[in-house]
Amino acid sequence: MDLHRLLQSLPFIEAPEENDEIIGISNNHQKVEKGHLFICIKGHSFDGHNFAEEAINKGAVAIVAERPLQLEVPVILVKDTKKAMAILADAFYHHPTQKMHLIGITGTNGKTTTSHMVDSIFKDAEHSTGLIGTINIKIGSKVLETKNTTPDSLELQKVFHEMVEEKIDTAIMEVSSHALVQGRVNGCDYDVAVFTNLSQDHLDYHHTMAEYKRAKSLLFSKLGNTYSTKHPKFAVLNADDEVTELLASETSAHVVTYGINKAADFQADSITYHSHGVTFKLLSPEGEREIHLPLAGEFNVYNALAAIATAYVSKIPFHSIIQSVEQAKGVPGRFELVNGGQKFAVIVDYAHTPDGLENVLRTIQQFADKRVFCVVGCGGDRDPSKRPLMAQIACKWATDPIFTSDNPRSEDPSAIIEDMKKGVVGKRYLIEPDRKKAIECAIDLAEEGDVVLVAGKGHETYQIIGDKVYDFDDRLVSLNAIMKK
Ligand SMILES: CC(=O)N[C@H]1[C@@H](OP(=O)(O)OP(=O)(O)OC[C@H]2O[C@@H](n3ccc(=O)[nH]c3=O)[C@H](O)[C@@H]2O)O[C@H](CO)[C@@H](O)[C@@H]1O[C@H](C)C(=O)N[C@@H](C)C(=O)N[C@H](CCC(=O)O)C(=O)O
Ligand SMILES: Nc1ncnc2c1ncn2[C@@H]1O[C@H](COP(=O)(O)OP(=O)(O)OP(=O)(O)O)[C@@H](O)[C@H]1O
Ligand SMILES: N[C@H](CCC[C@H](N)C(=O)O)C(=O)O
Ligand SMILES: [Mg+2]
Repeated sequence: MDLHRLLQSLPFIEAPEENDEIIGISNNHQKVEKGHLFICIKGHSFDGHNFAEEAINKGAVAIVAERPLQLEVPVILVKDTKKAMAILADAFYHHPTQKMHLIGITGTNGKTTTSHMVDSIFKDAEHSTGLIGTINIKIGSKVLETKNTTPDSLELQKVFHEMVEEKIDTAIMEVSSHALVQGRVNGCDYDVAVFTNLSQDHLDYHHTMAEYKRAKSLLFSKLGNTYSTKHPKFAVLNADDEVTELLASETSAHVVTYGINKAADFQADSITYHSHGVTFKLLSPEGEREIHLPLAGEFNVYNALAAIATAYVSKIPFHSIIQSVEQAKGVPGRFELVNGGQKFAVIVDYAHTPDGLENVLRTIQQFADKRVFCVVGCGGDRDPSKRPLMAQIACKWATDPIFTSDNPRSEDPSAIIEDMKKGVVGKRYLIEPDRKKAIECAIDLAEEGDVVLVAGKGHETYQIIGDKVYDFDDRLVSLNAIMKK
């Protein structure tokens, strides 16, 4: 695409005289190739403006920047390069999300689980789907590794473009609060925006719950206000979460609700819990239906309701939705049972927030009749204020809490554990900073009928200590410990 045509997507920009053919866009100088447009991003660790010259040496033919730069190629000045990048990426890839049904899921917990459920429902109804989230990116059967839950706008629009080429009709994606604030999803033309819940996390980044709430609300306030030709738009909201009122008031989309405690369009009633799942009565616009959900825990009832409502407003036949939900498969690292023939349950779960941890431990309480071991740590370089809360919750619901390391990153693991300890008074717990030893310790101590929960890292196959990434998989470490025993 030529530069002038590309710049038409940015209003109020004066196009330079030169009109080179732009064959790619990059915001990382290392990825620049001949004919690229280089966008300078002032980030949290680096300032991309400092790499503009190197980008030109590698073949960049034009630069987008936030401040004047003396360079031998055209420099296009904008107020916010991150936001401009999203608009340019959308235009460069010919507005891919206008050509598909796009579902965005946000909330503190349950995004990955809900998005996998929605994906299965669409696939079972013969749709071709794309999935973008914490675990990976899927374009039909092709799987791509990813660093972030929500990729930056360049990677995102490239992925959507590939989805269009692969004739994907529906894309389902997790939308993190970081992505909303940083404009990674600007230019995405959502048809359905889904809210799971809001509880404490990421205060290192958003500072206050009010700011965190505002970040989440961006997905809904922008929905239906776009130039989109796709209509109608739906906001699928959790009636039991107090933030829903705000989200409903800020969106111009049709609001559809789901929940358990308050009246909702899709409501679960008469819930019974058993070890292998949950049975409930679904009250819906299609009448009442008994649902057998093969996933444990009240939180999964919420995830299933969100998925049902999302599929329903997307016009998936109701009987097909129900059939699919009743065959829901677990998501890797979410309440994943590790079975090495032992006489006690070992569960690996990605709970890494106070609310997530409490939900999982409460679910375990519903079937555990003996001791509950909880191996738990908190991530370094992440919201420190959740540490004492998570420790407190582990001590409240588990008989035998063991505090350990998660991904300490640049922090001292014992300092993180010290932060956790501040949340506990008068309760016995063990401390073992080495995560492998902590898991082995729980499994060694466990006896018939006990439950061991290994929380926080779920599907992760690594542990980040300092700036090194080591192989580490809670499921494999647990299985080896069971075998050793
Ligand atoms: C704090 C944060 O959100 N950082 C994100 C942000 O990075 P940044 O803009 O600060 O980038 P930077 O590293 O300072 O670099 C600035 C610019 O210089 C360029 N550069 C840099 C170095 C170089 O040698 N050459 C070069 O050109 C970079 O390409 C970039 O354009 O934008 C990047 C691209 O989108 C993200 O990958 C990165 O996520 C980091 C890795 C991260 O850990 N983020 C977490 C907090 C996060 O976003 N998490 C959420 C999930 C949260 C949840 O659980 O809900 C997520 O969506 O993943
Ligand atoms: N609806 C829910 N409400 C509260 N807790 C939940 C819910 N669904 C899942 N959880 C708990 O939170 C953990 C993370 O779930 P999931 O991966 O689906 O959330 P997520 O929002 O994608 O997380 P992340 O922000 O890290 O990507 C699960 O392992 C489970 O313990
Ligand atoms: N998306 C979350 C994942 C946390 C997972 C936990 N294992 C940790 O490393 O803190 C985050 O980046 O905060
Ligand atoms: Mg996720």
